[in-house]
Amino acid sequence: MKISVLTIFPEMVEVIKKYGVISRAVQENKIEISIFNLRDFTSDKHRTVDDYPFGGGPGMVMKPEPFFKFYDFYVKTFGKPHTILTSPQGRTFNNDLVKELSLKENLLIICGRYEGIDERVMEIVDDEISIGDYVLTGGELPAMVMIDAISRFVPGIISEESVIEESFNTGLLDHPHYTRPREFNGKKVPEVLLEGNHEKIEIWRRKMSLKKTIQRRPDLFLKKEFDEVDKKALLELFRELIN
Ligand SMILES: Nc1nonc1C(=O)N[C@H]1C[C@@H]1c1ccc(S(N)(=O)=O)cc1
Repeated sequence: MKISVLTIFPEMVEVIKKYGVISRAVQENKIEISIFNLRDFTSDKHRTVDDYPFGGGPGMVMKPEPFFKFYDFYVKTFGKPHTILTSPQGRTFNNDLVKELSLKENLLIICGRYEGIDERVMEIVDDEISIGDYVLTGGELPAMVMIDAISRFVPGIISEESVIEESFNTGLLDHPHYTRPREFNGKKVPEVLLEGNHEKIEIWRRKMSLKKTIQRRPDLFLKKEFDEVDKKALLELFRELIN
């Protein structure tokens, strides 16, 4: 999978290739991340990417020409991508969208800045996506969030078991995790995790996930289709409530 980013701050986005799981995935050629500087596609000596808005108003607007010059270069060099614009006006980035985008072979993420981008650039945009209902100073952090989340779904980057178990794939929030020492600051690791009974551990973890989801994200709980483990866990939760 190739993920490309078009930005006026390439150094900001380059960082994502240097650390952790994403760095290893790039080194193992599981994903290719290319970052392009929009200013390299300007035609004036000042490498201008913005101008005053027609009709007046605050701030500056990103000029259309550099985007089209880049896009022509990109399509000729790498083929036609699925092009995303990060923006508060987009559809909300969530797990379903992560899975959908992780299946694309050639993804291009355009990072907005300033007051916005000239509307004619939307001609090359397939998808406008927002990482949340708030306004940032730039689209680079949203692009990095998307790269991180999407890369996790590319085969071979995260273990199949982890992806299957994780929140939003199970439809529940995650259960608590513990490691050594068995007691820390007077707090002990739950006994059930030390007994080696895998069925009991699975039920306990699912109980904790169900409890946390009911408390914090009842919307997720109400959408959930319950499997056999869910039902056993819910039964134990109800019994604890009743007794
Ligand atoms: N949230 C987000 N999810 O992805 N990108 C997000 C984001 O805030 N990007 C901002 C830099 C760009 C931007 C675009 C448009 C406007 S405007 N004039 O429409 O208010 C303001 C800011």
